Amino acid sequence: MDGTALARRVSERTAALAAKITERTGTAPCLATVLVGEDPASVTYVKMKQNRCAKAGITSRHVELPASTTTEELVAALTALSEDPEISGILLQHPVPHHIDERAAFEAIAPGKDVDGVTMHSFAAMGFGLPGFVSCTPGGIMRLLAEYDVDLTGKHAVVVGRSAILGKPAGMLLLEQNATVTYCHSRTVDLPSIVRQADVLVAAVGKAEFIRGEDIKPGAVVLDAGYNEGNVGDVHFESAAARASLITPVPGGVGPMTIAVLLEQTVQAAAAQAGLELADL
Ligand SMILES: Nc1nc2c(c(=O)[nH]1)N[C@@H](CN(C=O)c1ccc(C(=O)N[C@@H](CCC(=O)O)C(=O)O)cc1)CN2
Repeated sequence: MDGTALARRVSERTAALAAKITERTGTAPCLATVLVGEDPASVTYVKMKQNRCAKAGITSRHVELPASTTTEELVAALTALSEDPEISGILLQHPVPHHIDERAAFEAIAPGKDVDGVTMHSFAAMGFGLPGFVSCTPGGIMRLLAEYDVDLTGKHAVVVGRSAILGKPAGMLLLEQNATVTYCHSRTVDLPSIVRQADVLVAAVGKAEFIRGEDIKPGAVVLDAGYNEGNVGDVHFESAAARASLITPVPGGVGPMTIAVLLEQTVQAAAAQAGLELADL
């Protein structure tokens, strides 16, 4: 599955909508990117997001905070952005330094600006199958599945990973499309035996090439949401590709879609804040 190509198409539509919003309101949609500390991978991802914003006609305002920032200071910064009428959407790059209460920080993002889909409000909307902002990587996964006409009804979807912004929401979105979902995690007993049953496998473990081809069911659809050092996924690509019917590579699969969904939701937020219906633009 070619995430780069699909992300390009999604971003072209996003750019066209951003241009129309700018024309109608006199102001371009604006994404606030918040980075705490200097984790090199996070610095790279935030830069990638800013570059893609610029290409799509979305302005970005970057807030860089030192690694010593307290939870209270981060909450104050996010609250100020939530109240700033110039800001359409807010991204707090994960992970934040360990001493910070990341959940408290995410909750300081106004639901209407939660274009990264990380608040409890967005999580509940995903769980109830209601409209709202989705977590970007799970949202990108669902777009890839739709693009490649993967019918999820009755399929056994196995999600390996249970993080609040990736594994858990991915399972909820798959369930909403009538898949039968199994979550696996670090305490799962005999993980390979469950992975082998997956018609659809979402790998969100955070361990390079952790899932090998011998554990992929022949014909399975494999989505590798891993972003380990050196651009290595959670799935051993060559061996898994030999058995899967569809598979996302790393790089070029789920990653580009994560950013495409972020930009798309930023434009949706800007339209909603301006009282514009996207369908009328
Ligand atoms: N607040 C958030 N934090 C994090 C998220 C997120 O969705 N929201 N996801 C990950 C990292 N991430 C975005 O932040 C991310 C990782 C990788 C890619 C990507 O496109 N990777 C490329 C390869 C990289 C390159 O070209 O240099 C690919 O897979 O093709 C995008 C986003 C953790 N934090």
